[in-house]
Parts: sequence; C-alpha cells; structure tokens
Amino acid sequence: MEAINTLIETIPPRFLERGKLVPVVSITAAAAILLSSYKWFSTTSGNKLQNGVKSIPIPGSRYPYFGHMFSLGTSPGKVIAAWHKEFGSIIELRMGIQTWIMIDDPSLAHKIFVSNGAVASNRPHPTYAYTYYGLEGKGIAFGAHTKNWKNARGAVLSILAPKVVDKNYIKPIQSEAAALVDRLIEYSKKENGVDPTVHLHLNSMNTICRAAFGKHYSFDDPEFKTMSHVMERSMAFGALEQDLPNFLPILTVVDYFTGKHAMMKDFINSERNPLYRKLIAEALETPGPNFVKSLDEFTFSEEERLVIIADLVSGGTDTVSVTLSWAFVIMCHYPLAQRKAADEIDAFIKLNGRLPEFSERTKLPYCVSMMKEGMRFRPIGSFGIPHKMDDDVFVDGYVIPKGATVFSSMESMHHNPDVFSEPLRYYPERFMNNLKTMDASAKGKIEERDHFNFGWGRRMCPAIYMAEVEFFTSLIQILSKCTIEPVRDANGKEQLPDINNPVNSGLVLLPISYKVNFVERINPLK
Ligand code: HEM
Repeated sequence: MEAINTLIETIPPRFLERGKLVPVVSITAAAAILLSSYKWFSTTSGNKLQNGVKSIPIPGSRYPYFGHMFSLGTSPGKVIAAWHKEFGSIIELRMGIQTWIMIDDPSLAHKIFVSNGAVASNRPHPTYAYTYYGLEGKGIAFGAHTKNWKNARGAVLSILAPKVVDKNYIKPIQSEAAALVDRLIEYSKKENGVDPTVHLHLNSMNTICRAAFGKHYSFDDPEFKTMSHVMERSMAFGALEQDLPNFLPILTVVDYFTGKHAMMKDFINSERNPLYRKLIAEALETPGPNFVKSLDEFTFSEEERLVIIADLVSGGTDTVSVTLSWAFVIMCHYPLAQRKAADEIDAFIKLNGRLPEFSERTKLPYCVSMMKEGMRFRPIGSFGIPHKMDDDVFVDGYVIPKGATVFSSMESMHHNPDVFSEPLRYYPERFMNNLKTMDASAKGKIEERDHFNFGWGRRMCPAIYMAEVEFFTSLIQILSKCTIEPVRDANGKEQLPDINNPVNSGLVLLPISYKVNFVERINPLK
C-alpha cells in the first residue's frame, strides 16, 4: 500500500477529490498488490550473451506491475547517473508497461538515433501532449514520425535557418538582451540581490514572441500574464504524473473519475487555442517578418499552424533562460572565469568601439568556450525529449526493441569521464579548440560534437542557432555592463547560490531559487 500512497501523493491535489479517489485507487491497488506484494531486485545480468545478443542490464529494485516507477525519486537524473556508473552506458527500466532504455554514451546514442534515424525518430504519445496540446499529433515536438511531421519540421527548419535568424531576428534579440541587463541592474540597486527567474522568463518570452508574432510585453501586460498562465498550465498537464494510465493502464479508471481528460480538453479549447488564434491573426497584420507570416508561405491547416507556433513558443521560452540562469550561478562560483570573459569583451570593445556580433564570436574564444562548458557542466534537462523505436535495432551487440522509449541520460552523459576528462571540473578551456557554432557542431561528426543538450538526429532541436545567438548576445551584454556577484549576509559573508542540487521541473533542471547582484561597472563603451 505504501507504493499506492506514494502514487497518490504525486498527483497534485487540484486534480483530485481525495475522498472520492482513495477508495477507487484502493480497489485497483488491492488488485495490483494482490498479484504480488514483494519487491523484485535487479537482474544485474547485463552483457550476458543469448543467441549472440547482449542483455541490457536492469538496475535497482522494482515492483511487479509498477517496475521502477517508485525507484527514481525526486532527482531521477542522479539516480540514473549512479546506475550508469554501476551497470554501464546502456540500462533498461520498466516503467509500468513501458520499456525505457537510457544511454549515457554519445557514440552509442549516435548509432541509435542518427545511424538508425529512419526507425528511431518517433515520439511516445503522452496523452496531454499528443491528444490535447498537439490536437491529435499535429505540430513537430510531439507529432509522430510521419509525412505531415516531416513537412512541419521542414518548414520550421527553413524559418529558423541561420541566415534567416541573422537577417530577421538578431536585432530583436539584441534589444531584448539590453532590456534584460538594464532590469537586472536596476533591481539589484533596489534590493540586496535579485532573483533573475522572472526577468529571464520575461526576456525569453519577449524574444520568442517578437520572433513569432512581432510583439513583446511588459511585466504588467495582462496578455503576458495570460501567456505565462497558459504555458504553466500546459506544463502541469504535460507532467509525467498526469499520464499514469499510459504506464499503468489499471489507473485509467482514476482519470475517468477525476474528469482529467475533460479538464485538458477544456483548457485547450477555452484558453490555449483562443489565445493563439488571436496572436496569429494579429501577427499576420503586424509589419516586419515573423514566424506566423513565414509559415503562411506553406500550406498548413489552421490547426497545424497553431500547434507548430505553440511548439516554437513553448520550446523557445524557458530553455535559453534556464541556460542563462545556470550561467549566472556558475559565474558567481567562478569569478576568475567571469573576469577572463569580461576582459575578452572589453578588449574587443577597445579595438572596435562596439559590442561584438555573434558572427564575430571566434574573436572571443573564451566566451564561446564558457558557453559550451556551462551547458556541459550543468545540462538544462535530465533526459532531453525521448524517442520511440518503430522497429528493433541491433547496435553494439544489443537489441533496442521496437516500441521502447529511448532517452539520452543528459546529466550522466555530460559527466561521463570516457567522454570529458575531469568531468566534474568546470574548465572552459576544454573547448578552446572547438569554436564552431553549437549548431554546426551538433550536426557534424559525433567525435567533434561539443555537447549533447540539443538532442539527436532527425529530432534534434531545430532552433540551436537561434538559441546560441540568444545565449551569446545576453552573455556579452551582461558581462560588458556588470559583474555578477553573490549577495552578502548581515556579517558581510557571501551567500553563494547552490550549484550542486538542481530542481527537477518537468523537462528542465533549474537551479534552486537564488539571489545575486548585478553590479553595474564602468561601461567600456563610454
Ligand atoms: C538552450 C536552449 C535549448 C535547448 C537545450 C533545447 C533542447 C532541445 C532538445 C533536447 C530537443 C529534443 C531533441 C531530440 O528529440 O533528440 C528539442 C526539440 C525542440 N526544440 Fe529545442 N532547445 C532549446 C531551445 C529551443 C528554442 C529557442 C526553440 C524555439 C525557437 C526550440 C524549439 C524546439 C522544437 C520545436 C523542438 C521539437 C523538434 C522535433 O521534435 O522535431 N528549442 N530542443
């Protein structure tokens, strides 16, 4: 019963009337528990050969029916990393009726996702993401690997191509980055320390909304609040614990009694879709380029276009801001690295009388390396977005079975000593000889990739170039105008942000909420 109680605790109370639910769950629980009330322990027989095929190790303890669902705790990335250390680069988890394969070796991941891209590029179908958010699998992020998806992906790649970003979106990115720095400095002057989260959220939302719709917001704009609310609700519905029947079909009855599907449908029809329809209609009339107008050059249905735009807005909102948030934490902990990057920027400004553009990044090798090392040192997600296998694939002696959900274990992969020497050391210099854009590096040879945060193959993030332009531009603006310093307590003692314990928030890993000071410095431009 302990397992079922844990399960109930994971379902947010707003979706449940506990009084009604507990008896229902108790019946299903009794059925499940009756089947067996003991714990199974790991079959650690990995790498045994059977008919020339190595078996994939199954780590840790697991329960009948539930499998590993209660073994991952609140920091699944860390648990998985420990299992990789013990059992090797490929492990298998049983998540209810689903089989999850976790990989922390980039070359194995490459062989599965890239070399076998034709059958390793599907997505699992989480109920909310696929049925409701995706209006039955439309768009690109959660759509099945079909012809429609290929068309959508092709259109998105063309509107996010580096030369299009350079031509249409660099100026808005620059002006939003400048506004971000000004706000961070202004708020730091008002108080002892500022929590950058909301400022970064506004910045990333404005950057993507300018690109998508040609519009941007202030904090108190009611539409900004609506956008944030819609995004937050969507994330909450998309959380794994909302999708338990996909793992444990016995719990379908819980969804039925709690009316969860009706709530999801209602949210999409009465909140998400009307908002996006309004933004899309306005964007078509707004002067200047934007994603909506670019998509209009293709022949998508109204629903298809809406979901593609929603994918781009959701994908673009908190990814770069979390990357920047980690960069702030890291720079507080490594002031010498921060100084070195600022000196490099100052030297460029002294020579050129202006801030560097992204196209000039190789003149700032330390800054570029710092960006790459920051993403390696603190990846923004534990597992990226999973792929689903359409067929069996035979790789390095293992069979990755049809139907399995395959993840790259991002935390473990980026700290894998076989891939990065001294992986726990923050050492930007390791990338000084790899100054290619992250976009070029991600699409190049596996041995030449810098990091793996943007995923793999046909499903690789289509916005890498835009994301790194945003990251670079904000970093340069910030370091040219201020230093990032820890706050001090009443005794003048530094209070450094926590760098070691990320908070798992759905798809992303956030730093624990923190405050730092953005202290204005002599502007090298003046
Ligand atoms: C630091 C920033 C970012 C990171 C680390 C990141 C990471 C990722 C990852 C890991 C995936 C899944 C790849 C896979 O399945 O193998 C992905 C997909 C995606 N990303 Fe990003 N992303 C970032 C920024 C952005 C931005 C700025 C946008 C929009 C402008 C965006 C839009 C998307 C979309 C639409 C997909 C779905 C692609 C598909 O399924 O075909 N991302 N991203």
